[in-house]
Amino acid sequence: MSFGIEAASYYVPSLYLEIKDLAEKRGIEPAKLEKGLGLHKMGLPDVHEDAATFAAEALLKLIKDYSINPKDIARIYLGTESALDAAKPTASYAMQMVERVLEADFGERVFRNCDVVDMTFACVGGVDALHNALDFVRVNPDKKAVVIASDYAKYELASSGEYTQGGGAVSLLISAKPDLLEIDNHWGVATESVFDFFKPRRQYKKKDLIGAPDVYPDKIEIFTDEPVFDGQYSNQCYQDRIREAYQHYKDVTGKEKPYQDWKYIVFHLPYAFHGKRIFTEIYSIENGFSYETPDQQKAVAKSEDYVQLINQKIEKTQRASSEIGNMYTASIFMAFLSGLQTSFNENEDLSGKEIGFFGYGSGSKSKVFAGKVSENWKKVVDKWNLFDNLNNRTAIDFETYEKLHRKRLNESVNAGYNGFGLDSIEEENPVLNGARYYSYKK
Ligand SMILES: CC(C)(COP(=O)([O-])OP(=O)([O-])OC[C@H]1O[C@@H](n2cnc3c(N)ncnc32)[C@H](O)[C@@H]1OP(=O)([O-])[O-])[C@@H](O)C(=O)NCCC(=O)NCCSC(=O)C[C@@](C)(O)CC(=O)[O-]
Repeated sequence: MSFGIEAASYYVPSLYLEIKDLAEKRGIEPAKLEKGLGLHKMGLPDVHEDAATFAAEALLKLIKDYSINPKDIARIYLGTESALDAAKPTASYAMQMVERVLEADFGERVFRNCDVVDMTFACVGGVDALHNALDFVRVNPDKKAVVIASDYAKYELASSGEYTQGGGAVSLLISAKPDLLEIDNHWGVATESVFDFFKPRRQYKKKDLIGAPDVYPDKIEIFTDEPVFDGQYSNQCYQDRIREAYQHYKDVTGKEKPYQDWKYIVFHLPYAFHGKRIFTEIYSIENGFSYETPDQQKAVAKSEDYVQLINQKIEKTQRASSEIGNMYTASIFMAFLSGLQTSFNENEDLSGKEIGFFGYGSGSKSKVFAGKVSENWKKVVDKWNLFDNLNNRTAIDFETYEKLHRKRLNESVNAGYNGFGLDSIEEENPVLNGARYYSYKK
């Protein structure tokens, strides 16, 4: 019996900022961002959007596009690091939004008996959700689970992370009928606790917070959606963890050079070119040589053989990331969709081809795993139209972007939007303080 991904969907917010507009305003050479890091556009949530609406959109689309009976979904595992609440899972918000839309066809509370939960480990939380969903269906082969990875990657204005921002969600139906990808039960794992990128509950003095009500103690804890990070150190941690997890994967599988058999090497992409920049180390180890200096590393990156490897195994998986930016938990799955959509558009047959994955989450953990593309894959990909949809988004100017970022816009940029949106956050009723209310516009 085989297990894996039966169907997949995604949601990308409809607004974007051209990277060259950001570069110009921040005094950065556009070529550094476009040719150095592979960035073209940055996907951004509108005023009414957040990680819960992204997740709800991706879940509803999955159910509708593949005519899934929602009552057949036994679990919904949501990988996210953009939690809206420290106790109530974002998955519970997303699930309820979708339940209400499905009410007309399936009756009230269609997910009443569904086991719904969030999983958090920075960007690898979506892979953790997938791993656990697969374990669940392996034990219960007659059941189906949904994995959603949903995030808004937000950094401080003018920081070195700003140009890597992005957001959106990917949803996957996991079952014993893997029409898209059969996933092997071999996992390479590497973990080390580090501070490369994290989102602490920072303490602020009340006097620093304009308008803080008197009921708070002198120091209060608040959540922030912007991380504390050290960019170059995070690159190093990523490189170290994927090397260790890949070695573990080789130990577990007994394979000597697994990536050489992979049609695509799919990475967690914090920005489009990250995978190809970081993979030189594993490539060198596997090919029996090493480098010491940055110049030697660059020589490897530019070598004919390595460039060929990028063109064959990585480049197509980068394309969506260049148009969206970091999607945190969803990035690795979007890279997978990008590769498959490109092959589909180019009429390539992927049936039976093996695909390898390098997940990474700051803080830090990597998971390496692989799967085989199923014979029915085209039927699944047929629903995506990924690049057409990315071309249909709305560009915003830099001033609007800054206002959105600072939460200074009261109305959605796309005021006539369709779909899920946040209506309000409770402020009046003390026993509901902070509750979020959403609705669906047809
Ligand atoms: C990602 C960094 C570190 C990049 O940091 P940076 O300082 O902007 O860029 P850089 O100096 O590392 O690289 C610039 C590249 O552009 C090239 N360049 C320069 N000028 C030109 C030019 N004129 N024309 C053409 N190319 C040019 C330059 O040569 C170089 O390419 P290389 O040759 O080294 O491959 C930064 O944006 C950052 O701090 N981002 C936030 C953290 C991050 O994304 N870290 C990545 C690894 S950790 C991770 O993936 C986890 C994460 C972040 O997703 C979070 C989670 O797990 O939850």
